[in-house]
Amino acid sequence: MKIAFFNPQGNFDKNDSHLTEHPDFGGQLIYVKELAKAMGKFGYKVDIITRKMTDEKWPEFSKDFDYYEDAENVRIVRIEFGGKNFLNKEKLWDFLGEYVKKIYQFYQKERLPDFVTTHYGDGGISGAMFKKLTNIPYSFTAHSLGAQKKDKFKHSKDAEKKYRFSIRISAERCAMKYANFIVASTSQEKQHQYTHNEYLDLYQDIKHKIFVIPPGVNTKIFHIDESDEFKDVFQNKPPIIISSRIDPKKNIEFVIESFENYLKKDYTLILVLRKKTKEYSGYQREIIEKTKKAGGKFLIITSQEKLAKLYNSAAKHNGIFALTSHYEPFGLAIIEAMACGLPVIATKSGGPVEILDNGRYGYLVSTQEEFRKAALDLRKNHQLFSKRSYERVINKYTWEICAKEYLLKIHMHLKSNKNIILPSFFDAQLR
Ligand SMILES: O=c1ccn([C@@H]2O[C@H](COP(=O)(O)OP(=O)(O)O[C@H]3O[C@H](CO)[C@@H](O)[C@H](O)[C@H]3O)[C@@H](O)[C@H]2O)c(=O)[nH]1
Ligand SMILES: O=P(O)(O)OC[C@H]1O[C@](O)(CO)[C@@H](O)[C@@H]1O
Repeated sequence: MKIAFFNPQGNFDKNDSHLTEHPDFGGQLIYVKELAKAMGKFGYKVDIITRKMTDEKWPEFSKDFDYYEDAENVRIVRIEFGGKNFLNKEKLWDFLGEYVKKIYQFYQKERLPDFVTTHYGDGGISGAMFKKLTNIPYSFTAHSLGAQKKDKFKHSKDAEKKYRFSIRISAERCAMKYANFIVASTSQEKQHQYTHNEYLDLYQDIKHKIFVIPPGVNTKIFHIDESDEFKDVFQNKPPIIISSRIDPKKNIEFVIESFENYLKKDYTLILVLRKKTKEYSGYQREIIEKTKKAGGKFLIITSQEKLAKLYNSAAKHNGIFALTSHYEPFGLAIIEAMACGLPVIATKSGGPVEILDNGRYGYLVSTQEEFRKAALDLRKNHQLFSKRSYERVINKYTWEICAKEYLLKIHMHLKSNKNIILPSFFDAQLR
């Protein structure tokens, strides 16, 4: 069986190039890569279909095909659409019809896929357009829905212009409506994110096909080992580690301010970067300046392997992993840190609530005072939470379990035909 993954934004290569250096290069790419590789290991042929660009700033993504060294059944297929230069995901909406038509042309030279998994609103609407052309079934995995982000930015005047929420939400709604099934990472996502006012009218018709399939963690990369490479960086104080895309929705300011106001004396704050501080600009630059002002430190870490070493080292020095996003649909970074035995303080919204099981496996906070208390409690019970964190992940979050669940649902949803009515913005692109 051949399965295609539609993931027009970000990009893929064997080195996870640019991961977290740009808002479009984050957990979704890890999720797609790891799920595709896990399906490949079960003998399925998998095509990850993304965007081809000929842009000197993004040289890794100019080839038509690319591969991962340890996954012979997985192929990265790059389709040129929307011109040759890199485009932010917000600019891709206008060119998804071209993406879909070229995928259809691409497969004229070989067998069409039996099933398509689609990722984020842009992948989802592309799956609906492709199903209109071919009647090939697809699943939709949101990774992040526009409605929750729109709520967080409702006071910022240029949010609609910058993030194009109306187009994005119309695409998400169409993707949900015509998907053969929908994958949510947590039951919280199913019950709270899909019942947002922007989607609630659809919910009665789609709730039966929303399946909760938690993502996994690559335990070959993230696991407990004896390494303690970073102890000198911590200066004999427990480290608070921030390691995420530097994006406003991650609310990194909250951790910096909690540290500055309450924990500066007894802890070391570490912001993980992917490149030198001077190479950052805009919002990312602001966060770097705030971290500097608070007396935080920086570590340039360019691989998940090295990130796992940091987490192992931090876990040996009463460290904490902090992710206090305004909204976190799931949070792969949380289960990765936990797999290394590094306890977590996370936001009380979204995926972390379920991952930490309301505080049983880590701390959920929404105020700086709660953050302070959680840090001090963790210091007292660090060993207990380190063990609990590890066990929680190993028993519940692996890519093998995730892939098996997807494949089971795919085999149950191979037949479908439905008269698809696309939003006019996208319907016009297919003509
Ligand atoms: O310096 C860093 C920081 C992060 N990462 C990786 O980047 C990924 C971050 O993923 P995640 O923590 O899930 O955050 P997002 O990038 O925001 O991912 C989006 O998509 C994910 C997959 O669906 C969801 O888990 C998130 O909630 C959603 O916001 C992880 O694999 C990290 O290992 C690095 O490699 N280096
Ligand atoms: O912040 P947004 O637009 O909701 O999207 C979340 C972003 O994080 C990612 O995981 C980055 O890979 C993508 O899903 C997306 O670009």
